[in-house]
Amino acid sequence: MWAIVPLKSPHLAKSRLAAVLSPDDRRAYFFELAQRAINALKATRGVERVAVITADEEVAAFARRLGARVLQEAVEAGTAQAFASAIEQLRPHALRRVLMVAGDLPLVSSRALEVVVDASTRHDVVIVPDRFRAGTNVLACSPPDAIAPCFGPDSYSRHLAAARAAKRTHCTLSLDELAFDIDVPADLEHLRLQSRVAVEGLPVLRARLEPATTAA
Ligand SMILES: Nc1nc2c(ncn2[C@@H]2O[C@H](COP(=O)(O)OP(=O)(O)OP(=O)(O)O)[C@@H](O)[C@H]2O)c(=O)[nH]1
Ligand SMILES: O=C(O)[C@H](O)COP(=O)(O)O
Repeated sequence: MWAIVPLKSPHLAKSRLAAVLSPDDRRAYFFELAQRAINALKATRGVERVAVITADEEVAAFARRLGARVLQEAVEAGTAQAFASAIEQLRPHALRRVLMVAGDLPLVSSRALEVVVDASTRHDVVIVPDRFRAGTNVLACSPPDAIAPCFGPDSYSRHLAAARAAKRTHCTLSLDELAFDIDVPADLEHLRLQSRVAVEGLPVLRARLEPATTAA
């Protein structure tokens, strides 16, 4: 099984946080979250390789430094297209399964990812929705084209419907560490309130989680 992480161009990423984070902080936050995703996946049993799909050269170099395979994205056209393109590019590898993981999950852990990998040995489609059961944060497909990725608004119900329509065995996993993504300022506040260490802004992320390693 390979994992795929889609990463936007840093200057475009996390735009919904523009009201509360400066461009530099948003950029730092984007790389911090991306690094957490890649490192967690590298340490996940059952994941042989991590692939990052991006249109951005700086992100590509960053991902390579972390040991990820980089897949080129011609045009940034959203998460669903990025995953679909990655799966198409990986076709020659004849993978049995792929694990699609958003790059903006602050609590992401190998332990939680291993629960998904394990479930994907028993189900064609494993869906990990966000905490509102609106979007999808992680999707495992066996085989990789079991259903077409349909990330975007309300993707959880659409992934579920796609699995049913394709008569794929499927399950939903609610995992706190994967259900929490950072989209809007309220998510940062939620993270702060959850934190045992009350500090403002980015340090919250660093304090709440294990010590961050420095990006090369
Ligand atoms: N390669 C690629 N990755 C994307 C694209 N759009 C979003 N992503 C990534 O998909 C994951 C989830 O993205 P979103 O929750 O929409 O985050 P975002 O697009 O940075 O946030 P906003 O700018 O606020 O909409 C993150 O890892 C993003 O970097 C895209 O067009 N191409
Ligand atoms: O399917 C999804 O959940 C989207 O790719 C991401 O949605 P978000 O921007 O609400 O996280």
